[in-house]
Amino acid sequence: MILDDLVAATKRRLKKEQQSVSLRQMQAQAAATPTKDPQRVYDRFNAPGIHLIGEVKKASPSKGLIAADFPYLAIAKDYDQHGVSAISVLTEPDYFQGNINYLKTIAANVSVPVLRKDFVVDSYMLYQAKAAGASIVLLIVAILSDDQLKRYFDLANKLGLSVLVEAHDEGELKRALNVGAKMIGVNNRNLKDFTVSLDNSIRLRKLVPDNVAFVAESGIHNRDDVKILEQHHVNGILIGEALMTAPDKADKITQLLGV
Ligand SMILES: O=C(O)c1ccccc1NCC(=O)[C@H](O)[C@H](O)COP(=O)(O)O
Repeated sequence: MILDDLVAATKRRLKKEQQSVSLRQMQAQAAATPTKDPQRVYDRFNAPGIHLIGEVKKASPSKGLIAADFPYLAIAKDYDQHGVSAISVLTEPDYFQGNINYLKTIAANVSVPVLRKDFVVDSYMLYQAKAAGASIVLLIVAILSDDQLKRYFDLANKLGLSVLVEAHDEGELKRALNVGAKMIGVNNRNLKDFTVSLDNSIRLRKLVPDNVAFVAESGIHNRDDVKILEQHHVNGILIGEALMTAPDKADKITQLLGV
């Protein structure tokens, strides 16, 4: 299963990263970075309307290379200037060709909150996210025990990071709600066979209380997809491939949001 490979690769990478910057040094860097108010992100996504998270993603396990030409900062600025509510930056290097330095540069140059999109399996990655200027981190229920989920959720809060807790099915959704998630992402991509269905979000939307922001992730390509999600009272949509492959990103955002 791809998630097992991603977790194993992330753990190998972390060992090397901690040899060059120790946990203590990373904690000091995080402490020296201004702390944000996590509630601001939750309020933004709970406000009326549908809110777009534009993703900066060069490649993925399901699609391979998505953007050979990858001017990540220009892409992020384009998103920022044309109506996204947040920007997701893939920082996983082995399968997504991401980099934490992309996030650092982007966060320093845009006005909207930036999400660290990675496979968090260690508290080190949360300090790293804070130090790089992220406002939001992703915690994926499928790769964490209840104890890890709670510890990372609490630590993220303490660091002033908002948390997008990702679930794929009813069981994971229950665990996300139990931990106190204020923003839940439901992935429409089946990570076993990479098939995508918006029905996953539609089915799980009903199980999430109205005071918890609900973000539909993956496989959203056009205005019709967004309209269906709007009809089901989804608060946010996370879109990668459709934006990354659009030659005119401003135009694509306008089309998606129907403005
Ligand atoms: O995209 C993948 O192939 C993938 C494989 C395994 C784990 C996660 C994966 N994607 C991460 C994401 O959640 C997406 O990048 C994000 O939801 C945007 O999806 P899309 O709009 O379909 O590019």
